[in-house]
Amino acid sequence: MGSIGKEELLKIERMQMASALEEKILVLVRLRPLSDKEIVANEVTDWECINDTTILYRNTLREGSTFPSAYTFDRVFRGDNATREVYEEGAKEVALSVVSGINSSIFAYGQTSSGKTYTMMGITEYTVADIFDYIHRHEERAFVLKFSAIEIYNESIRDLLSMDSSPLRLLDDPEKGTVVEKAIEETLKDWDHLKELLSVCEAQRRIGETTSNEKSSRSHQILRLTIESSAREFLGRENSTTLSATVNFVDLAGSERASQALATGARLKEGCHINRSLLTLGTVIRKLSNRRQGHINYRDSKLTRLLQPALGGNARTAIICTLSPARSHVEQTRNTLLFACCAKEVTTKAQVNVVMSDKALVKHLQKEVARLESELRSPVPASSTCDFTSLLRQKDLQIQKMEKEIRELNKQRDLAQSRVEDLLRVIGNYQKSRKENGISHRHDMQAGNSWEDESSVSKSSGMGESHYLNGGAGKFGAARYVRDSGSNDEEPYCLYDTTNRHGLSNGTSPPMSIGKKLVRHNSSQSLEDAAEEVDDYCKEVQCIEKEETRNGSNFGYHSVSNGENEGTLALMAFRDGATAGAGISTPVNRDREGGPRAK
Ligand SMILES: Nc1ncnc2c1ncn2[C@@H]1O[C@H](COP(=O)(O)OP(=O)(O)OP(=O)(O)O)[C@@H](O)[C@H]1O
Repeated sequence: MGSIGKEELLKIERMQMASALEEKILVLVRLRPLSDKEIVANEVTDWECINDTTILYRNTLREGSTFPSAYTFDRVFRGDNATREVYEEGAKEVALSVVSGINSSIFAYGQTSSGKTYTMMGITEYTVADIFDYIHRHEERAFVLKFSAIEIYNESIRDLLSMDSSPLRLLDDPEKGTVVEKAIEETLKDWDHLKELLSVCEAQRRIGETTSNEKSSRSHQILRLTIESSAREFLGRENSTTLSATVNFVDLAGSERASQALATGARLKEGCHINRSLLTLGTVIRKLSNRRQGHINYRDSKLTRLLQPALGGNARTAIICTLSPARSHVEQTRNTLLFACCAKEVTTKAQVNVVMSDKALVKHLQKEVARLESELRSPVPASSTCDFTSLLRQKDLQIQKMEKEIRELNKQRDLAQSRVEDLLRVIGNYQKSRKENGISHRHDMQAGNSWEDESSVSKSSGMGESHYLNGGAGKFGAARYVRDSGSNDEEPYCLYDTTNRHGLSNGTSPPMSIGKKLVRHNSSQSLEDAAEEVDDYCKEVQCIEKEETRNGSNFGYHSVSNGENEGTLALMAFRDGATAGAGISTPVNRDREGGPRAK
């Protein structure tokens, strides 16, 4: 591992920013020339590259075809274009991204005998040659090259650098993605070493003779070159950082038509596996090209599992679609072009892969921890503290005020409740005594049954003489009927609290109304009738409203007690602000009554 300087880190960060952009897969098309065998067979070619980007199908006999006749790609290469041109003008830029820490992949896709192996062998060699050249020109950096090679044959993976042909497993690594378990990684020493390893791979790879190709590749081959680089200047230092990326050279097995391949036995089985995995690859590419958000079936084949980063992940990718010009292969060529059309819509998102050394990582994390700790320790700015304190004080005051209000309301509620209870008790006692004594009060009430009379009585006595209902235990006298206001007999009456400590006959006693209307009775109505009405009404008590003062009215007040029921209510009727008489009190405790009557 080497190290990386501050300037270099900045450069890398810029590169990361720049490279972490989406880009479409580069699609190149290469049309090979007719082979000797095809020429002998009088094959003709209907395909023509009309410029650097367009390939045209010229077949006057098939003019009615629904297929398009012109296809445009990033670059198209004619039969007389050398592989060197395909590399230089097409794949090179993508392939050499690896030296800058960006993953890259170069694929060859096409039907059998279309020139995939022919093309990829050249591309691999040119790329590695350029990588070596780059290394020699950048002596300030230390490079490490690792080479590995596998093939997928009949859906099982084999290490091409190993003499052991037993299949290898795929593992899902949380950091690296899908990796081949136990695959050999050779550290490349020099160009000769590479040539040697490539020879081993060629010798190991499954090749079989088919009707189309004497040396047909029967497996998908993936050659992988991993490049790690670090600045020599900082080698061994604590802040060492490394760029690490891989370039894949993928030579796919060629699709073939069983009818054309005339394969049987092992060749037929191989063909089935090849076509199936290529079908999965095609499906993945098609889905990716549609930019669908749904499931992408990478796991349907080992090929797509391994190539997942190159198809839609952290990599730059170039696909070279190789074509046979022969008329007899026109359907296969069209299929390849359709695949190429989908592939050019697929995007990847490559970025620079920076690997930190353990020491650098520890240092980086320590710095981060220190920064967070200082953030926690640093005092809150004075202005914000001040804001918080005043806000808190305001809230406290608000809470205190609300608590006071709650206490006051509770008091009022308790008071009102006790008054209602007293009233109910008085009425209950009155009814009880009336039943017990069997006294008719009609006669007693004659003298004061009119409001006029009641009024005159109260005027004469200041508070008004109480009309005793009963000289004994009658408690009804502890309450008074009080008319709300005005001279209209039809106006509602209110029930007044006679236990009010301020209660005086001057009419300032606060009224306590029960419901909207307490009792309605005219001058001819007897008190007995009125009492019955009170009784009925009390059953319907729904709300109690206490008023502090009542302007324009003189409210009578009597605090009465019969010894057993101190502080019970006196029910009185007032009219026109004067005591309206009809005061009813128990004679026994009359002298204890508050207000003028107590005098
Ligand atoms: N561009 C080209 N120029 C000249 N010859 C070519 C070209 N492309 C391919 N060939 C020749 O065509 C034949 C088949 O090529 P190749 O084996 O590379 O095809 P392939 O697509 O890899 O086939 P398969 O899928 O069966 O492995 C080879 O003999 C190769 O030399």
